[in-house]
Amino acid sequence: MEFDIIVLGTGPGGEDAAGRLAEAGLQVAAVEAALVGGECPYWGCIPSKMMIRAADLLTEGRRVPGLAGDSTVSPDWAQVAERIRKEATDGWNDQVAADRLTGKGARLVRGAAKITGPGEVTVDGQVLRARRGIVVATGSQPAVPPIEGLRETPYWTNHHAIETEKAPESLIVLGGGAIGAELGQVFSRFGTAVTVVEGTNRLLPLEEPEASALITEVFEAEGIQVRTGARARRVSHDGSAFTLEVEDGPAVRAERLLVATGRRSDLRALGVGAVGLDESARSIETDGRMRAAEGVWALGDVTGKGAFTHMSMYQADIVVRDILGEPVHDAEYHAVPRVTFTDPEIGSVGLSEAQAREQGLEVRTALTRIPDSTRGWIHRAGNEGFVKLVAADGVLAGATSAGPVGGEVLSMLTLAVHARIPVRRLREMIYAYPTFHRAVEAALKEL
Ligand SMILES: Cc1cc2nc3c(=O)[nH]c(=O)nc-3n(C[C@H](O)[C@H](O)[C@H](O)COP(=O)(O)OP(=O)(O)OC[C@H]3O[C@@H](n4cnc5c(N)ncnc54)[C@H](O)[C@@H]3O)c2cc1C
Ligand SMILES: NC(=O)c1ccc[n+]([C@@H]2O[C@H](COP(=O)([O-])OP(=O)(O)OC[C@H]3O[C@@H](n4cnc5c(N)ncnc54)[C@H](O)[C@@H]3O)[C@@H](O)[C@H]2O)c1
Repeated sequence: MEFDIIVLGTGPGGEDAAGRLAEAGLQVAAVEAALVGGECPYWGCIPSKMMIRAADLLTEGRRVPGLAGDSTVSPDWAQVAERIRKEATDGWNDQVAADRLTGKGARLVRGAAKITGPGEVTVDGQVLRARRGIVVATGSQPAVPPIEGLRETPYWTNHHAIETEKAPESLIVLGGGAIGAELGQVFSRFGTAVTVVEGTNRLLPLEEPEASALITEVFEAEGIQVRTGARARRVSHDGSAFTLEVEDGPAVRAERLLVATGRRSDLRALGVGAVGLDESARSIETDGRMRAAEGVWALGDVTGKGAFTHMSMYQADIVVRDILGEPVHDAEYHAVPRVTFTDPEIGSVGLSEAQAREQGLEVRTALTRIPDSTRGWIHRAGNEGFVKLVAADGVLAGATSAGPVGGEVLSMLTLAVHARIPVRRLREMIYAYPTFHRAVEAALKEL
């Protein structure tokens, strides 16, 4: 059981790295404790975006009156559940992905891996040795807060929410971040009475305050109860429903409780101390080539640089090139794009205004509302959104694009922040009429 490289975890980045390294002729072992493909295809991005596609279709249908005639929309969760089971996850069976990986020449080892020394990994008592090194790509798990009573209840994590065959009658969503906002809106659009309980004073607290205000307004208009600044005190389950007691406010009762309060990586269980890394840290520190220690690389959620599939794939590419000795650019994080697929979508890149000011930058900002743009006015129903630009030193340091296709409009802003294109040069560009992205031009003019 000796290999050139051992990859721990086969999420999007680990699977990609293991496959490419094996195809390049290295002897590779890929260790996986659950399903090859990781969180994204089975319990994350893909099935959740199928749910969102379905929920958005319902809402578009409901927007017909006044614009195109009459409509009656009858939600049927069974169709969503079936699509997730059949098209996305194969009934949570990873045989196709496992065959794809082994077909590239990697050896798949099933089980939970622990690093037990430099170049040494133990899986269920079996010792694997790596001549060149170890790639840690073990992702993250839901972080369940220490709220009294919670652990004794049958609460949901994203796994249960994605696997459910039925939209519940009522749902408490604990945590108003990306998962809570996306899944809360989905279930609400399928008829579930949803209450989102967020500990900080706004939804999507990592985004611009204008994005939080927009999503709160939309959620409340759709009938979602939003409780912010809400500190959960105790949770109980009486056999049929959950009760969440909240400080400074009435308790919330619902059939289901989804815990969406962030993610964590258990570095102690992974044994990273055996290669000299801090087991009490929240994430693994790396250099620009994703090297964490001699003969150790890390990528994906476990690096704490943004829990996104695109980050995991981006870092995997650097790891593969570094191991193969190919030319490679050091990882950069000044233009990390992220999209929360609520309706409206919240896309953002780089620094928020507050982050830019914290860094001591001399900041200028501008904001254009989508309903005030020509395309937004034409669109009418479901046209909420805005483009906000954060400029410093003559370039964009960050931007937010919220709107019907906010995530797509984000692409040009990501390019601008990534390539540090001067604002003056962006002003010289031609913007197609009447697109949503013309709101970027209006905001640039205001800047
Ligand atoms: C509901 C939801 C929606 C999301 N939507 C999006 C989205 O729209 N866009 C986006 O970019 N990101 C999204 N994400 C985040 C995305 O899924 C993750 O960032 C991505 O999957 C991380 O990839 P990774 O390679 O770090 O590892 P993961 O996908 O977390 O996979 C890690 C793998 O390692 C395995 N593993 C862990 N420990 C061990 C061990 N000791 N031994 C062996 N194997 C181990 C696990 O079983 C797992 O299969 C979403 C996440 C969730 C939960
Ligand atoms: N579209 C996407 O790209 C997408 C979608 C879903 C998830 N993700 C990734 O998955 C990660 C995890 O998602 P998430 O929503 O669990 O985490 P998150 O960090 O985005 O949000 C967690 C939220 O829970 C709140 N919270 C924490 N403890 C709480 C408590 N005790 N009571 C009430 N609120 C509490 C936090 O203030 C925060 O707003 C995200 O950070 C994101 O990187 C990405």
